[in-house]
Amino acid sequence: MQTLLTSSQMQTVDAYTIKQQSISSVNLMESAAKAFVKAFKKEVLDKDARISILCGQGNNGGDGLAIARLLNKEKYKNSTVFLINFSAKLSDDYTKNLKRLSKAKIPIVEIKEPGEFNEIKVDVVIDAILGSGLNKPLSGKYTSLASIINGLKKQVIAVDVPTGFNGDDLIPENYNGIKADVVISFQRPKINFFFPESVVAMNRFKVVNIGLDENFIERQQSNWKLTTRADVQKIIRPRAGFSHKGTYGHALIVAGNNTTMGAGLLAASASLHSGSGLTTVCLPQSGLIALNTMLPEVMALPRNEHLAIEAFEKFNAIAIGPGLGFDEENEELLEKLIDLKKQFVIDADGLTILSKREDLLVKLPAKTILTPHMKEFDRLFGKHESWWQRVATAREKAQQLDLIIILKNQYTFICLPTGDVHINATGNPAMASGGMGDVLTGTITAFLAQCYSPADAAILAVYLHGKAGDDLAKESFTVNALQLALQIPKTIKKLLKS
Ligand SMILES: NC(=O)C1=CN([C@@H]2O[C@H](COP(=O)(O)OP(=O)(O)OC[C@H]3O[C@@H](n4cnc5c(N)ncnc54)[C@H](O)[C@@H]3O)[C@@H](O)[C@H]2O)[C@@H](O)CC1
Ligand SMILES: Nc1ncnc2c1ncn2[C@@H]1O[C@H](COP(=O)(O)OP(=O)(O)O)[C@@H](O)[C@H]1O
Repeated sequence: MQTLLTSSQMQTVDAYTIKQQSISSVNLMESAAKAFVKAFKKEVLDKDARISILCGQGNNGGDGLAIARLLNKEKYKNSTVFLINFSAKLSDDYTKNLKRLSKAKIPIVEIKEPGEFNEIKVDVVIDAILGSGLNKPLSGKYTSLASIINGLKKQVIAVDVPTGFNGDDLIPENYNGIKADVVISFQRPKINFFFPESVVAMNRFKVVNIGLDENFIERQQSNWKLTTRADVQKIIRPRAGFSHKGTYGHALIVAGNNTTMGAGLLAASASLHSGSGLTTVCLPQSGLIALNTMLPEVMALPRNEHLAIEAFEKFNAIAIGPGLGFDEENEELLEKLIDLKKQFVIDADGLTILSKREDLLVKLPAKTILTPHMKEFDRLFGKHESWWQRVATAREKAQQLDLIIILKNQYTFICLPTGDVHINATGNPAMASGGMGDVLTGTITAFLAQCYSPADAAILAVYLHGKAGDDLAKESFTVNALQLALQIPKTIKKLLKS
């Protein structure tokens, strides 16, 4: 788990590292510049590229000056430094690096007015104007310069954050800062990188280690956590000697309807492939042939109005919702299943039923897992204007109702009853197709059946689901849901090996 911090917390970490490791701040800046250049070399292979390095007058600008010197050493010979002298305040390390740079033979141009940058011929812009020190919205000359840079339509690589980007608060709709192709950020991604609104400021980001004190970072109070490969490797348990199907639990998937039977089959396939000892799917009679043809390993519990609730007692984890439909019988079934107080996952149509029945929401068993995408979430908890608002509500509801809310997106937010938000960064746009969420539901249910705690089951399943998608996307333009279910055991095996 990586703890994610706000910009002001990161400043404390800078100061602590400087004191504790007896490293001067200018040397820490050098280390940041080196790490940036290492990543930059992978982004810009052409050493003849015309590179403009735009440096503000704070530490972000200081990084830019050090980067210019190091790029020169790396034989990027066509670089020019532009000093963006819009303010009077210079940071000490900026001044030191300006002095160091003067010894290298790099053209330095002073920019006092944004228009002076208009005629520049450039292939790559390095944005080191303002970094995480941003303390008010961008205005005046900075806004004009950002607009000129954006208008160039050239490759823009930002140092730490794009100029004008606030790392840990709502990104305004009228964002007026620089839009970077890639941001090379220091030590930790900014919390905002995971919010869809950040698309106005960047296409993607990379994080480089600059030697800040990791133990100190992890000791900081923060509810924001990023799931790492190492976390998942720690959670997942290998199959044990002498184990048998009874060891790995019995998962039930209540899903599927005449026109959406596939959703139930996909969730059942995911449960089977994610290691539950036994999987049963509760679907309408009309789905039995499909089930028996496609998944002979999975058992059926035909769903009709005569089905007694006792039939559900033997399962140790139950998911309800994928392709279920909204008729009254399903609503009644959901109500009865809630009363069983089992480990529970609610997805898709199950969530829509819940949104009409607030009385059921408060009756959910402790640590029930809800898996809404944005629309399902807003249907449940009201319309939200931004993802910050949405995640704030998810956090609040998870704590208030003792639930685990998996708010799905490219970066999925897992909100726990403790108030922690675990961000998942695996997964990719090749997975953007129907049925993907059904597979996630099946995988979570399988982990619950195997007696992982609900929080671990959620974190593990979301990570593996995305990782399986990443593994498949290496070889394929699109990834479909069934393929993904089949990939999960292979992805787990790879994780356990390495
Ligand atoms: N110890 C170091 O030297 C390190 C430096 N780092 C770099 O330092 C950066 C942060 O540096 P600073 O704290 O000096 O801040 P910045 O370089 O981001 O900002 C410089 C100045 O701009 C002013 N400013 C803020 N918002 C403004 C606005 N909207 N319009 C006009 N002026 C504005 C601030 O008052 C500040 O004095 C990081 O982003 C990173 O690039 C990090 O690499 C960590 C290590
Ligand atoms: N661009 C993407 N990057 C990462 N994950 C994605 C992307 N698009 C979809 N997914 C994942 O696929 C799943 C889609 O869920 P959902 O919308 O409920 O699908 P469906 O209803 O079709 O089953 C989520 O887990 C989501 O995180």
